[in-house]
Amino acid sequence: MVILNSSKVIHEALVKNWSDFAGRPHSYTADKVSGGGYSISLGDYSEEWKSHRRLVHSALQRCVTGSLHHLIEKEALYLKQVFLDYNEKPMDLSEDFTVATSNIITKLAFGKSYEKSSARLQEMHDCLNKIVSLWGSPWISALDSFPLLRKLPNVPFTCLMREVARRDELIGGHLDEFKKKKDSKDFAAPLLQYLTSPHGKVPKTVQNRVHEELQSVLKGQYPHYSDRHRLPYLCAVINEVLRLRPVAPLAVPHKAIRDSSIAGYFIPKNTIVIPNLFGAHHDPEVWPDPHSFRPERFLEGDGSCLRALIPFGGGARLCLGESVAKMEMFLFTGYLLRDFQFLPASPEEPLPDLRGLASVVLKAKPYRAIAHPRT
Ligand code: HEM
Repeated sequence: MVILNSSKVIHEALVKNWSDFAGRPHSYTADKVSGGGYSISLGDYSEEWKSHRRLVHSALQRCVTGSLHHLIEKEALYLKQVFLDYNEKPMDLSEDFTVATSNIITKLAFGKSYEKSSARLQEMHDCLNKIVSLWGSPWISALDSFPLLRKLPNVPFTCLMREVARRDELIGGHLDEFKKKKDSKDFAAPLLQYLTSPHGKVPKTVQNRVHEELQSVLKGQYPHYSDRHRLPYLCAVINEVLRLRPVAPLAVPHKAIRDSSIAGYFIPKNTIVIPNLFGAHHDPEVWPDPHSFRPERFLEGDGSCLRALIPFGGGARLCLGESVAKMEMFLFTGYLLRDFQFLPASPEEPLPDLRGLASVVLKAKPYRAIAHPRT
């Protein structure tokens, strides 16, 4: 196994020599979670995988150039109303963000969105959260390294398999319903149509600076995605959040599909390659004062910071949802920082813990904040 800790070597392996490192390693647990490696993120490099990825990529691109903007705007305005209804009461806002972002995915995939109180939505979130947290447990990772353990009873693994079966049943149910809705006009480009014929604390002064930029550039209008080049500070804030706390700190393991080399070292076929995105984003050679939240770093210098930022991985396995995620982050952040100032719940209550909860993904721990409407 090789761990890559700098943007330069990650770029060399994943982008420059993308075809050498496009594989995914086989593992017992990943096979169990993905129905035998039959998924885009966990499936190995093959002709079938390539056509599957191409199909989803083109469907997502059509959504991005089509009605996705309108869909995100609608969710952002709905979120604004939810925050206004809290009437400055301290709340865990992450739950509402989760509902808004998951509604975008369910609308793309099944042509349907859900209320926060919906039992079906809660069941889906509960199931996916359990899969992510169980899969990160050492009782389950041990099964990949010690095959003999697979013969012994293992309660967390039994729970994981139960949740995987529940996930397949829930998602299968949503897809069946969508297929029956022949005249679905909910969304111009639901993914299925193409498939059958994917935190950090923002100090008050940073919020004010984003708000001032929005006001001076857009004169009170809400931002459109095409405004991003005119809103460099907002983009810098989003980039700094992705740098400081990459959603997938170790990306997803890659596998060398043939003999190759990285930084002059021989890498034999089948070597597992882990891109340490978190390490690369905290390399002091590239990022002075790497643990500080400093969006300005993206506005200074020759643009080398932007080239070293790799929160979505790269090459053949570049995150398939990159353009959807970028549009969502830009519009949600722009809409909400235009209308609200986010404040600590009280002087005694600590700000969100930046260490977060690390599993397959890095999540913020529960926290409360006040959404104070700007007049
Ligand atoms: C800020 C949000 C997101 C971040 C930072 C992120 C990051 C990543 C990273 C680091 C990888 C692994 C890349 C590699 O193996 O080199 C990945 C893979 C993937 N992501 Fe994302 N992701 C985000 C949102 C999304 C969304 C919204 C979707 C779906 C619409 C998505 C779908 C996928 C898929 C399908 C893969 C597997 C790609 C493959 O194996 O070929 N991601 N993502």
